[in-house]
Amino acid sequence: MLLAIDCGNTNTVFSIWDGEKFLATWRTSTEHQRTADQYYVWLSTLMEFRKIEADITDMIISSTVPRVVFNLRVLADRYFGTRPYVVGKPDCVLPVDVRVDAGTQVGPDRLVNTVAGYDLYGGDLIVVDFGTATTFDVVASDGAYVGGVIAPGVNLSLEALHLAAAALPHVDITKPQKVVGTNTVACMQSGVFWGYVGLVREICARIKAERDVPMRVISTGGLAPLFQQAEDLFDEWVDELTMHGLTVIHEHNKRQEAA
Ligand SMILES: Nc1ncnc2c1ncn2[C@@H]1O[C@H](COP(=O)(O)OP(=O)(O)O)[C@@H](O)[C@H]1O
Ligand SMILES: CC(C)(COP(=O)(O)O)[C@@H](O)C(=O)NCCC(=O)O
Ligand SMILES: [K+]
Repeated sequence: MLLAIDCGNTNTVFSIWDGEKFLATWRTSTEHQRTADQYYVWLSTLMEFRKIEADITDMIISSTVPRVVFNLRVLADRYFGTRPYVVGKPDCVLPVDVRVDAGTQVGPDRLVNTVAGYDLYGGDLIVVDFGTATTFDVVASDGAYVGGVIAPGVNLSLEALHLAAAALPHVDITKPQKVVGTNTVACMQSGVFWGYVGLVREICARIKAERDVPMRVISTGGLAPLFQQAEDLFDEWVDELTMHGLTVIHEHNKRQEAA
């Protein structure tokens, strides 16, 4: 069985894939200090609790935080006796092209989202991932990653207001009832929520105009459900898009090795 790990700047998600379906998915905060032993205690406890007897033989990792990969490699070696595929490393082959400026290191999560989007919906896509940052990944008709947009994340924007202005509190994002806020929290939520709706709409419209082809817009990431409530911004919402992409890339590499 496959242990797929998607490590973002805020959260790390672990999923167990039996070849057809995910048996379980667990989240922990991303901390590069966490050791292989700590990961294993956490993971095995959860597996026991859910009565999952998975024989993990394979592992694949996508990490936007390079420093966590070392301990995850140790986890693979010490507890599962396997060598993980790490997206973005030369020995992990992608089933799609990456057409960007020479020397550019594209975030592995964006490459995985591209693969997942193409697998589910075919080409000519915009994948919007509401993570720590909000990323827009542009997928060409042949499935290639051809670039995109990086915007500050929703919570990052709220946190920046709080950090920079003495009178602005820490606020959690929700969809405000009205645009005109009548208290500080409502004003901040309105600025970020409706500002984001505008940002997403404008960027998608400009990408479509620039590429001059009809494109489907897919949303994913921790805060995607919030923006599903907004307006007709997206054609599809896929909860675990990155996880799906990891299984596709794993399968692709296994097939390459067998050939
Ligand atoms: N269900 C949720 N409700 C509210 N906020 C969430 C939820 N899930 C994630 N978040 C927040 O959304 C942001 C992005 O989360 P996530 O997609 O896990 O980021 P990353 O992939 O960059 O680690 C974070 O600030 C996180 O705290
Ligand atoms: C843009 C990101 C920070 C998004 O990461 P996330 O929000 O998922 O933690 C990550 O994809 C990254 O570090 N990218 C490298 C630069 C690039 O993709 O062009
Ligand atoms: K992410």
